[in-house]
Amino acid sequence: MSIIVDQVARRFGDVTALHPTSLEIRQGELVGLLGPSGSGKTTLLRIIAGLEHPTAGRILFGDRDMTAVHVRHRQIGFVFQHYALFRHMTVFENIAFGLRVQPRAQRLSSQAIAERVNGLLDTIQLSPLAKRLPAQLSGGQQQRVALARALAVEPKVLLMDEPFGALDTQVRVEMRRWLRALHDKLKFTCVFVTHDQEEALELSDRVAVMSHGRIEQIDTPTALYQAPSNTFVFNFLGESNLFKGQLADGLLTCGEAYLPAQSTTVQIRPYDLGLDRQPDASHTYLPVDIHDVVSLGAHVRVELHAPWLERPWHALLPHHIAEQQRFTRGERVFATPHHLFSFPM
Ligand SMILES: Nc1ncnc2c1ncn2[C@@H]1O[C@H](COP(=O)(O)OP(=O)(O)OP(=O)(O)O)[C@@H](O)[C@H]1O
Repeated sequence: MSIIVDQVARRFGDVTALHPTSLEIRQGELVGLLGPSGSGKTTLLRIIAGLEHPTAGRILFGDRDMTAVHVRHRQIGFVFQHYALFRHMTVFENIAFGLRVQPRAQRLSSQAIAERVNGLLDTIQLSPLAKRLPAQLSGGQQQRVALARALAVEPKVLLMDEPFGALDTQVRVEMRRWLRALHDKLKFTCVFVTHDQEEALELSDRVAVMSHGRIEQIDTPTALYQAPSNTFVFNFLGESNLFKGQLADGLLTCGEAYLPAQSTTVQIRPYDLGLDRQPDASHTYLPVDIHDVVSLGAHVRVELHAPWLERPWHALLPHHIAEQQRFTRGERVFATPHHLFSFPM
């Protein structure tokens, strides 16, 4: 079931939570809504769900206008940050719940319910724990049960609000790989909210980056990284080093430093910065002093200072490169950007 958000807006009194926004989510697509706190992610998700009414615009599922359809009749599965399982029910009964409360005419037989629940228990790899109560499960296991419960009624659309927000980092990472694999298998249409860049990029087919009630860009994770459409998206997706200067004849200069550029401000990702003991033979001259070298597991983070820099730069070097180069504090080196970004200011 595809979802069409057509010029949807939402105001709360004087606050515009969502400016007129349009978006099309394809059938079977997994779309992440990513943005800082207050950017309108939850408002958009709640409007798609029917938990909130838009001030303007329409929501369509396929070609059916759902704007006036009650949440109960939208055939949506929900997963929230706090799993909110029924504490007095076993895992099995939690998953079966939505099927047992369906109107009699639509309700499956007990045997068909058991088959579906057992199938889901198998999918979420929790069959041996079917008889346990939620309190006897880990956070990650509880969230898998919450997901199975949402999927049991075979919803047309699955909506998730910070589904892994309450879990610790390692479990979060495992959960998103698991959810990605589950989605590849079951292909439900899914929209989820997160403020975690890594989570959005790893899990989504496309990510909508939001700010101040607008979608700044919606694209595949790769396209967002390679071609961010503005400074907000670029900065929100990761750290960067800033170089500001005077532009003349395709050369951007600040103090003794210069590099070829087309605008007066360029930004460089830490992993796009190489360091050498000799200056580059081309038109780049970026002398910097090593201020700190910190090992971060697979990478080494090098802090760089220079009189021509407003703020220190950082380079992120793969461990084997750092091992070869063996930079030490206080050493003078030369930075070489492998890739530059520039945005109209
Ligand atoms: N019921 C409400 N009444 C008044 N203002 C609201 C209401 N709900 C949301 N807002 C405002 O609308 C804006 C967007 O809120 P929303 O919850 O959609 O943001 P969000 O991106 O989901 O943030 P977070 O990550 O903190 O949950 C915020 O400025 C918020 O204060």
